Formats: sequence, structure tokens, C-alpha cells
Amino acid sequence: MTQDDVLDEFRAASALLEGHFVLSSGLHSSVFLQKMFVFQDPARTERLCRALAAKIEERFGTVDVVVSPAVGGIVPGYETARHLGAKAIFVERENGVFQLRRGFAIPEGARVVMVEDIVTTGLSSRECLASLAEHPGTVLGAACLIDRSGGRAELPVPLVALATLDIPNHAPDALPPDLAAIPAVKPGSRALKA
Ligand SMILES: O=P(O)(O)OC[C@H]1O[C@H](OP(=O)(O)OP(=O)(O)O)[C@H](O)[C@@H]1O
Ligand SMILES: O=C(O)c1cc(=O)[nH]c(=O)[nH]1
Ligand SMILES: [Mg+2]
Repeated sequence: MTQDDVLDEFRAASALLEGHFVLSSGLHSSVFLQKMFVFQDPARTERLCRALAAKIEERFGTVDVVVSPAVGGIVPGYETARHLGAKAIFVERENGVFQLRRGFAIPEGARVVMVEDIVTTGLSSRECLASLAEHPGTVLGAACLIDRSGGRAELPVPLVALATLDIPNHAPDALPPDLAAIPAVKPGSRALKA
């Protein structure tokens, strides 16, 4: 699957949104990849995650456990794990901090890969990886459907992306005038209150 094929899947799912978005990192952008529009179509999700699994296997070899950060990572983590023949588990926020909950465990000696949906600054990926530090297993690397950092996101492990884009982000106090003129929406789940 080429980078254009990946973007075509997002376009066909109407998942390439334009407007004014507050991202998980607190940065603002005029572009948002609404991955949930992709994941609501299981066949589309299968095509993407089958290709991601092939890329993961090529780079990291066999994988025993896929760990994903909730909420966005759960569906692609599960589907990618299915193609890898691996177990799929996820971390979720407890008092804002990613944790393995629900009795999820990583066996001793397991070969682990983290699967994210979208990487923007890499903050969520770093938090997810940090949450695994005290658990057994070896984290071989990370993977995502789209890295929108232009390859600049810094992770403590190698990152494999199905597509790499370079989409501008803006600090809240340095918005371009055309963006400042539009009300902002925050689509993600970080810091979502009950
Ligand atoms: O690389 P980053 O700057 O961390 O941005 C990418 C993260 O943002 C989104 O999650 P979000 O926290 O918005 O919640 P979601 O998973 O529920 O969509 C996305 O799923 C990634 O986890
Ligand atoms: O950085 C984010 O929060 C983010 C960007 C994006 O394009 N899509 C998404 O789901 N999250
Ligand atoms: Mg997320």
C-alpha cells in the first residue's frame, strides 16, 4: 500500500477534515485526520491494518503483543494484532496517566509493539511507552497509520508509519489570522470531563 493509497482511504472515508482544531498536544491545526471515520468501516480498517502489520513484521520481526493507547489506538491496535497473530491490549488514562487496567498483562519475554492511530507530536506515544516501562516484555518499536509530524516526532523506539505527512501545527498564542477567525473544536479524548 503506497502513501497515496493510505490517503485515498482517508479521503474516501471523508476523514480529512478542514477547520480549526485543538489537538491532543494543545497545538492548533487547520487539518484533522478523523480516524474514527476510517475505523467505522471494518473493510477499510482491515486493508490499512493488514498493510501496517506487514510493515511492522518487516521491520521488527515477529510480535507477541500489540499495546495501544486508548481511545484512538484501540481499533487499529486490535486489527493490526489480528494480522500479526498477536495479542491486542490497550492502556487507558487513570487520573490522566496511561495504565494497563482490566487485568491486562504482558508475559515475560514477550515481543511488544505499540500501535497508534495518528502521531502528531509523539506525546501520546511517549506516554504510552512510558507506561510500559515497569511491565515485562521487550518493546521493539512503535507503529502508526499516519505520522503527521513529517517524521520529526521523537520516540524512544523506532517508529514505522504507513504514511508520513508534514501538517503544520500552531501554538495557541501564535495562530495565523485565518485560523483565529474560526471557532476551535477539540475532537480527541484527552482531558475529556464526565
Ligand atoms: O502525537 P500526539 O501529539 O500525542 O497526538 C496524537 C494523539 O492524539 C490523538 O489522541 P487523543 O488524545 O486526541 O485522543 P483519542 O485517542 O481518544 O482520539 C491520537 O489518537 C493520538 O493518540
Ligand atoms: O494531534 C491530534 O490530536 C490528532 C491529529 C489528527 O489529525 N487526528 C487525530 O485523531 N488526533
Ligand atoms: Mg489517541
